[in-house]
Amino acid sequence: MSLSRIRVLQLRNLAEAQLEPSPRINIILGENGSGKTSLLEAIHLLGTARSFRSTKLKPIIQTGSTDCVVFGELLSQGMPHRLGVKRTIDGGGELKINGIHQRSAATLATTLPVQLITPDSFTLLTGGSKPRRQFIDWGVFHVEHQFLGCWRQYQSALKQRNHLLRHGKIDPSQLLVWNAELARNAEHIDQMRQSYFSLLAPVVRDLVDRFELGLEGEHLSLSYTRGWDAKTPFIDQLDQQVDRDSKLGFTQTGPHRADLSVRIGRDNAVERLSRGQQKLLVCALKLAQARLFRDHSPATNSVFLVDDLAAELDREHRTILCHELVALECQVFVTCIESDTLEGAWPTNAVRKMFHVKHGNIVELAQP
Ligand SMILES: Nc1ncnc2c1ncn2[C@@H]1O[C@H](COP(=O)(O)OP(=O)(O)OP(=O)(O)O)[C@@H](O)[C@H]1O
Repeated sequence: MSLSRIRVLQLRNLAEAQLEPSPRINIILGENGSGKTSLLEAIHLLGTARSFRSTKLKPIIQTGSTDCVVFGELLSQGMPHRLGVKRTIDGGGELKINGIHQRSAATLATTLPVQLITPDSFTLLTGGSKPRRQFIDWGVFHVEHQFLGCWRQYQSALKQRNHLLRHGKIDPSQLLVWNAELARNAEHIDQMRQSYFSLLAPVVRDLVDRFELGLEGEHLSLSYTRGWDAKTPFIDQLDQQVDRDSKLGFTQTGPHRADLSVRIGRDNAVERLSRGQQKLLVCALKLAQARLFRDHSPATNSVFLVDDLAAELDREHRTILCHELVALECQVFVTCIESDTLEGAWPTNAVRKMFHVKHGNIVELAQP
């Protein structure tokens, strides 16, 4: 699966831009502020209906416009698909696949599964647990069809339970209903995450070895914590913690508190790794997900968006990363300020196109 045509209207400085990318490697070159990241943002919008730089829509819509639009044509199993995302300044918009309105972005995500690596991606390791849960859930969502429904039911029950906890006298029979609903979905979510994690961890370790992180023989280990005490059934824990939960006004444990941790020897990996090593570790996590997804759905495959691939990486590690991206046989968009930064980093037979961005205009360059 790959995008064969992209058209962007009124997104940041991309007033009207289009390109016909390579099904494999696409190198997007341009000076600071030319519009490279905005192009990646447009592709991300097409796959998720969201920006990765702003939770608000106003900053991404071109100044003076009231909406931005991204169209994409993609080939999946030889069949063409047309995707369209329009976002308006008031928070609304339209999502379409083959001309048909989509009620949720989930169908975009299954049609165009995007993986993102930016210079800020180290925050996956250094920040709070939410992005790590989202990371693992991206993987589970793409391989377990029941996950999304289960997660939505859990979220809805959690909202109801928290509402009950916050507002006045608790009706025990109602609480029982929400506890049962939460527990049923929590166990299922946890099972799906656990089995996904058991497949993911060895692939991450393999990639970390290939990335030559320089751990000097120390063992890198990944662990998943489910978000509640593993020794007690979740339903019993919910019953036991009612008083504490109502004092705080929310449910303190559950799969919404799950986390992923990476350790080197006994230490949290973040405390031991340089910024460049952290970037490589994040790349290993994302590439591992893409590998599992490719093995699960070879016809779909991920689209990788790598903003400023060279940032923080020396030539040797850039080369290893480029080779691993090519080995995935998926479509890749990488941005770079100067062309010579990635010269020699790609395998010589890698299929690739280069584009130059200037003041929001995108032009294809002659084949490298
Ligand atoms: N809402 C907007 N309307 C118009 N222009 C915008 C808007 N938001 C940002 N811009 C401009 O769009 C341009 C493109 O920004 P972008 O982040 O894509 O650049 P870039 O090529 O990735 O740069 P760098 O290499 O510095 O990261 C910038 O000049 C920015 O000032």
